[in-house]
Amino acid sequence: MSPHPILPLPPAPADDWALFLDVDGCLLEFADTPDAVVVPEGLPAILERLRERLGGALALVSGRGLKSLDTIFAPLRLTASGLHGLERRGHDGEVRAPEPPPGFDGLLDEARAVAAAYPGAVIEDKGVNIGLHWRRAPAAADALRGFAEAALERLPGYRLQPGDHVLELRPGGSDKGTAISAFLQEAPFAGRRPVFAGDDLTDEHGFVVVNAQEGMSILVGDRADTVATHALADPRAVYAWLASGA
Ligand SMILES: O=P(O)(O)OC[C@H]1O[C@H](O[C@H]2O[C@H](CO)[C@@H](O)[C@H](O)[C@H]2O)[C@H](O)[C@@H](O)[C@@H]1O
Repeated sequence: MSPHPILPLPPAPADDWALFLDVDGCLLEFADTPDAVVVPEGLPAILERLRERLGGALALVSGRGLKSLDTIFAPLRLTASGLHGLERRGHDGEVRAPEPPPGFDGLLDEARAVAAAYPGAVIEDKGVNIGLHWRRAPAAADALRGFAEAALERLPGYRLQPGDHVLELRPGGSDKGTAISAFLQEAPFAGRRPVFAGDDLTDEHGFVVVNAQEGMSILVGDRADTVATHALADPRAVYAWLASGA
């Protein structure tokens, strides 16, 4: 992918940063299914070195759940927010995570039954969230959307979260911006310059927060509708940028 037409490249990571990193489409290339992603060789070591250099002030801020992040980056267990801000594991290792409402398993089975008619469609069990994916089954998009809209009526406090070839059923009340704000009130993030890199619309909430604190927001890709201050072309460019500071 070519660099963004307007936004400048970010400088190399600096010692006084609090660094927040989105995962899919930023650290990792997209894959056909959530489980098929590949962590580039060398990336875990780069993240570890950077975390050390920043005094621990590095966190993943993802739409994935913490369990999925830990599986992907094992044996690394990073400070992280999952489920678009709903879950958070601070530097102290303490986890804050909501519980699914009663009867949620039944809804998951109903979603699987809808997806079964479209080979390639994937239902992702994310605990309190359900991800309805159609990357390998574009014809499933309307049926999955229809299911999600109808399910909302049975889920007080839930809303729909659009993503890249995915729609999620999720509780409201948090986003990547609230997660970054919470980290920034705690050691070792507090008092540092916040920097957040991400590719998706959900990352814009985080961009707003770091911009408001004289930080730096880095769009991965060339999407036009962004408040980001800087840009990198793709996950390969993100890898090279992180490596330059590790
Ligand atoms: O906030 P992120 O870390 O970028 O996570 C966003 C979603 O990423 C995953 O789905 C996306 O990536 C999959 C693997 O490349 C791809 O198959 C899917 O089409 C994408 O939407 C993850 O599965 C979701 O739970 C995250 O919300």
